Amino acid sequence: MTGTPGQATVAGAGVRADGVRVRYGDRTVLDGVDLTVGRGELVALVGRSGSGKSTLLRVLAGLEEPAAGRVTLAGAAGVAFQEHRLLPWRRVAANVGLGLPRAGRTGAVRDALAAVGLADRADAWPTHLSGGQAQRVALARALVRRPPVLLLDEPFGALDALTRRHSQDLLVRLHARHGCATLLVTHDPAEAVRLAGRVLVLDAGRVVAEVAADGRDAHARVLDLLGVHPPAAIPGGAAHGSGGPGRVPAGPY
Ligand SMILES: Nc1ncnc2c1ncn2[C@@H]1O[C@H](COP(=O)(O)OP(=O)(O)OP(=O)(O)O)[C@@H](O)[C@H]1O
Repeated sequence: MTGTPGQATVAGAGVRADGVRVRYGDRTVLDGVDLTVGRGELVALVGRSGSGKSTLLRVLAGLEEPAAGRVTLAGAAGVAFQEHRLLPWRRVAANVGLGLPRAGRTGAVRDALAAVGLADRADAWPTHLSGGQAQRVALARALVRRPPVLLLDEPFGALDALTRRHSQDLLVRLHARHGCATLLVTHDPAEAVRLAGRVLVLDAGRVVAEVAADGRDAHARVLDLLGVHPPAAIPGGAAHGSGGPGRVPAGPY
């Protein structure tokens, strides 16, 4: 253990950021971010709205240049976002196989779609899919090259609660099977604690804390770090929020 928030203890980094800085005009959005995601790890990144989570993910994905600092990946990353970003004029299989070399493409696409439970929708148009199915196709597209690194920005944020739960379970299974270093940006502390091994907290452009997700009271700890405090208990009454491993309603963070 290095004792530094964000630094994995496992040997061999899948993702590594050292001193990453991003400025927009005179605003510093990332202020020296250090983090490591080890091979085979699933790490969640939480933070208040505007703390820089999506910016960091874009920098890690190589979609944006940092003003300073360094990003090292074990190889090309698979990426998925809150919006599925499928091309509506291409069928599902063509979306998944976009940019793959012709040799082996059919088999790779078939395997990726089977892995997300959509082998029978290869010929469908994206507009004919449900939101959850489209997001699973986006996951298949992210995984089709068997990347060593998976970067996910709120991939389940737009889904209804039940579909979200199924999709979360699917991610855990896919992660266990592929073992890619996975960084999951999420607004949802309950999702972070349920899916990840470690939860990193981003605040004002820095990783300020790390919580072991299997630790006692991990959910409450993450909420606390986000500045969300439980309301006074309602005697004899049910709390108005639920669904997470805490007593605390999920609020807007
Ligand atoms: N292209 C841009 N130009 C200028 N400012 C930007 C740009 N992209 C993001 N920002 C600003 O940078 C800050 C961080 O944005 P970012 O989207 O990374 O936050 P976030 O933590 O992902 O927020 P949310 O949880 O609301 O999605 C915000 O204040 C945002 O307004």
